[in-house]
Amino acid sequence: MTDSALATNPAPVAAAAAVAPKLIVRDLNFYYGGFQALKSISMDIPEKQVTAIIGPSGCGKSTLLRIFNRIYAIYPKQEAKGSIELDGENVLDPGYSLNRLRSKVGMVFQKPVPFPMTIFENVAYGIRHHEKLSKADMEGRVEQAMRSAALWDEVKDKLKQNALGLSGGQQQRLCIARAIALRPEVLLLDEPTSALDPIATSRIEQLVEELKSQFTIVIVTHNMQQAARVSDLTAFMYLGELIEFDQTEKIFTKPGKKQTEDYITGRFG
Ligand SMILES: Nc1ncnc2c1ncn2[C@@H]1O[C@H](COP(=O)(O)OP(=O)(O)OP(=O)(O)O)[C@@H](O)[C@H]1O
Repeated sequence: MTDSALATNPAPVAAAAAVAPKLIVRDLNFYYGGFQALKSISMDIPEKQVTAIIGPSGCGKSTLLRIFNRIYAIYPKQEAKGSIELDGENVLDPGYSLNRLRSKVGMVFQKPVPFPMTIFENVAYGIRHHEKLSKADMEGRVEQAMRSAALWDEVKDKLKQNALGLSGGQQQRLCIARAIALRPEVLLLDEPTSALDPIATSRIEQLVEELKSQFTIVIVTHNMQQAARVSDLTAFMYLGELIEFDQTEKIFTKPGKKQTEDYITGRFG
């Protein structure tokens, strides 16, 4: 099958789980200036589950993830059309405040980017931007976030040290602590382990499993084994289209589309 034939198959509106959707994406198109990077994406992302987005390089995985918290809004000439409902409100509506959206939808990037400040301040900084807490409440909140990110025991005795002295895996868990300290409802992870060694990667994967009882998680990964290990649902994208979205087990054992099968069996991408 040619590339263009692959790309013209209709994308499904997938509601693969019996769980209530947290994010409802409808007819989402995205443009980098004159280039259309996403084509009519529709999907229901279930609450408190892990949804993985996979597909070959350049298929639009990161673009899709970044729309969920409107990061593109800081760049001129980037535009999203369609809707993404979070608890019934369209977050793409210009009237939906970015501040409110960012407090509900947290994001962790590929490379851990701690701020050049203390370990404690890395987590406290974001909280301060959104809430005014007493010193004791702030300390409690920071500890809780670090515990949830499975980092507390490793850093509790060096909270005043510079975060840049932590290992890569610890830095990434610090970034996760920073995101969850704001008590978001949705957590976006953009290839969160691609800069980490296998042990740090497995720690983060275990953490994702732990966090899903509290958050709706969407993870972009180029690592299919990782998607199979950590996610409940998997979306396969190709050339800006959503080709298939279903239970992870089904995608990896009995995919419904030939191009999904070709990709997961390593025949292209
Ligand atoms: N800032 C930009 N300006 C113009 N085009 C862009 C920009 N960012 C991404 N693109 C294009 O949009 C498409 C989707 O890119 P995106 O980064 O979302 O893909 P991806 O699936 O996340 O890829 P990868 O796995 O390589 O990170 C690609 O064709 C890419 O070249």
